[in-house]
Order: sequence, then C-alpha cells, then structure tokens
Amino acid sequence: MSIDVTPAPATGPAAAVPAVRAAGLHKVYGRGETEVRALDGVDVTFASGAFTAIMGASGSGKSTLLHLLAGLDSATAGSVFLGETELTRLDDTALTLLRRERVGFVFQAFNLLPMFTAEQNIVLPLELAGADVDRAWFDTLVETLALRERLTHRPSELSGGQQQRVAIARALLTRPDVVFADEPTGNLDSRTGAEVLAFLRRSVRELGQTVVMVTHDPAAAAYADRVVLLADGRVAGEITDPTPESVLTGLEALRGADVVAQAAGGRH
Ligand SMILES: Nc1ncnc2c1ncn2[C@@H]1O[C@H](COP(=O)(O)OP(=O)(O)OP(=O)(O)O)[C@@H](O)[C@H]1O
Repeated sequence: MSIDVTPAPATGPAAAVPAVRAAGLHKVYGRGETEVRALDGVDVTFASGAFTAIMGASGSGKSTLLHLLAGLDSATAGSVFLGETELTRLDDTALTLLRRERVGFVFQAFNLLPMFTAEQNIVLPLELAGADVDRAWFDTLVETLALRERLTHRPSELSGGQQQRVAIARALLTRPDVVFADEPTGNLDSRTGAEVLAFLRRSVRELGQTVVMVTHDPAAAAYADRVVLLADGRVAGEITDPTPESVLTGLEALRGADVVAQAAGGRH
C-alpha cells in the first residue's frame, strides 16, 4: 500500500525533536523466580505527525511499552522523553498534569461514561481540567469523525464504532502531543474497525496528530506509516510504508528468528 503522507514542514529547531523517544528502557515485573523482563533495553523514536504501529507476539511487551511511553507506568531503568520533557524524571503530580495536557488515550474498551452524552464525554477531560473548549476545534473533530448526528446520544445508544470515534474525539480535543491507542479496534468488527483506523489515519494526515498504536492485526498496522516490531521486550525490526503482506512477512520472520533462538538455547 502506498501511503500518501506529506511530512509537516520543518519549522525551527523543535521540528527535529521526535514526539516520543525511549532510551535503554527496561521494565522488570516481580523478583527472583517470578521475575519477568517485559522490556529489556528498548531504544525507539516516534516522529511527530506520524502514525506508528507497535506489533509483536503476545507477551513481547507491546502494552508495557505503550504504558511507559504514555507515563501510565514507571520504568525500572532507562528514559522516556515526550518532546523535550523527560517523563521518567517527573514526580506523580507533574506526570498527572502531563498526561492530562499533552497525552491522549484510546483504549480497546472505549472507556466512555454511560450516563453522559457523546458531547459530554468528549468535553469532559477539558472540563475536569477547568480549561475552555475550543469550539472551532470541537466542530472540526465532530465533522472529521462524522459525529454531528450523535452528539446527544448516550454510549448505549451508539454502535461500537461510533463509541470509539467519540473516544478518539475526546482524545484529540485537548490537542495532545501524542495519542496512544491500545488495540483500538480490538472490540470492533472488521468493517467498523477499518472506519476507526481511517479516522486515526485522517487525524494524522489532516490534523497533524501523532499516533502510536498497539495492534495484533496486520491489516490495522497497514494504516500506519511505520511498524515497530517487538520480540522478547526488545525492538526486533521495523517496516516503513507497511502493507498487510509486508507486516505478515515481518511477523513470520520474527517467529522464525524466535524458533532459531530457542533451538540455540538463546532465550531467557
Ligand atoms: N503487572 C504485571 N505483573 C507481572 N508481569 C506482567 C505484568 N504486566 C505484564 N507482565 C508480563 O510482561 C510481559 C509483557 O507483557 P505485555 O502485556 O506488555 O505484552 P503484550 O505484547 O502487550 O502482550 P499481548 O499481546 O498478549 O497483550 C508478559 O510476559 C506479561 O506476562
């Protein structure tokens, strides 16, 4: 698939700073016998204004990496930078503020509040932060995500795809530096999932958003500009301008490498 992405023009020194960067990132769960090295030295950068998918086998560390990049969990060692801010040096209060102001989240389970309308769900994070809603930006998001007719509906009156679009509008309304999406199409049928992915794609191409998405699905990953492959808590490769076929080939190559490593006794 050839993806039509025009990079944002460089506008000064900040343009060269990646949206997110991890250096020497380690995450160890448990101790002794039960120790699990979920991340084992991850170095990776995510360019601003790009859509990146993170893929890898179950247990390879995808969700752990996403949570650390988003400041939702702490690292055992190494650093995470959001732009020029080192997350791994912030205290809890600063981290909470940073998450509220500079990061957006889209989860598999939508996480909408059932008693509120779509519109109330979208504006809630800004209202909680005591910030004004930029109505022009709200309207742009509502149009882009085709939600105009649904704004007065409660989540139970919306389809799964509509609920996820509401969650995406909520994530984008604060104009976050990065949107982190963890299996955003995991609860959707393939047609609705494709619709949601197309909207994420548009948010990058037309609204200049930066998106980092964990997925199991090669077809979903093919919407991204780049796929980062994880294996055993490390970056094992990447694919630029992915297609479902090139992603599948990349994943198969990883599995092949894993079998070879196991046969050689090289796995921890
Ligand atoms: N809270 C935790 N306590 C202990 N081990 C954990 C914890 N969270 C994750 N792990 C372990 O860390 C490793 C990486 O988990 P992670 O959820 O990041 O993988 P994943 O690639 O997202 O997997 P999946 O595709 O199955 O969601 C796994 O071996 C997992 O069992």
